[in-house]
Amino acid sequence: MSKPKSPGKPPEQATDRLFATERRPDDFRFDASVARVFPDMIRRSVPGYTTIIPMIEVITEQYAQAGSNCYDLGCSLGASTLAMRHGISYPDCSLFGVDNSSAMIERCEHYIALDDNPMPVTLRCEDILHTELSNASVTTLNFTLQFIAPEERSALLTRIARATRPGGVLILSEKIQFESEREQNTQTRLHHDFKRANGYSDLEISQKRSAIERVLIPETLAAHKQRLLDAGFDDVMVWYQCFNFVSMLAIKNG
Ligand SMILES: C[S@@+](CC[C@H](N)C(=O)[O-])C[C@H]1O[C@@H](n2cnc3c(N)ncnc32)[C@H](O)[C@@H]1O
Ligand SMILES: O=C(O)C(=O)C[C@]1(C(=O)O)C=C[C@@H](O)C=C1
Repeated sequence: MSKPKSPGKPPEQATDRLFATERRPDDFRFDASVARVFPDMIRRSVPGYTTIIPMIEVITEQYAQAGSNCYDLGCSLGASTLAMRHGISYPDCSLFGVDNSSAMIERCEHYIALDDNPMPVTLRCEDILHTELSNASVTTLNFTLQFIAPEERSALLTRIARATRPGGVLILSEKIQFESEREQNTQTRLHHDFKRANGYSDLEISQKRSAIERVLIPETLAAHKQRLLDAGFDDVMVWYQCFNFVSMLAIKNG
């Protein structure tokens, strides 16, 4: 599933109204109905998403190395993959987008084909826990690790760190948990205010909250930093935060 045959029509995109009417309290899944509204959903739900995506291009430009592999793990529709593609200036780099949702990968192919950058992108419909990783310079987990079972996270990050070349990086964006209950309440309220300002109703906010409760498990910044260091990265820094959403840069010494 690498290069587009023909770009075709852009996939039809819709406004996210998935939680607008009362529904059965099922766990959130990245299925076809979510894939169809995903660009609208993530932009209106994640404070800072529209800043983080272009910065992934800037960071990739700094850290991509000649002859290396770059990975976007949990690529969804390829927003972060395309940012990486635009940041890579070496024609001998290889870029991979991996996601285990076939609905996402099918649509992602179209978005990749519509983008005019010539660098080939290989899409893999696979579990990131088992996907092959090697010779990496830039790896991105943009709001993906939070959906991996907490007990699986260390092994995945260790595999990424081992696959990363000296001087390479992992860009890790996550919804986080706070140590203090007061801060947790304040940041959560501000996040919900952000969603309300983007047109989500109280019903949408509360139904989405219940749907993601058991599948999106946030952790503290301290837990993330320590685990990245234990996994084999040498330096970890937060380069972006808006309310309870952060993006970190984990660097392997050159
Ligand atoms: C919030 S979305 C990522 C957004 C995307 N990186 C972006 O910047 O637009 C999380 C994605 O991770 C994928 N995902 C979750 N668990 C996965 C796993 N074990 N293997 C592969 N993909 C996974 C989901 O299918 C979903 O598309
Ligand atoms: O935390 C929330 O309320 C969200 O909607 C966040 C979030 C995410 O961080 O990935 C959850 C699911 C969708 O992928 C879009 C946004």
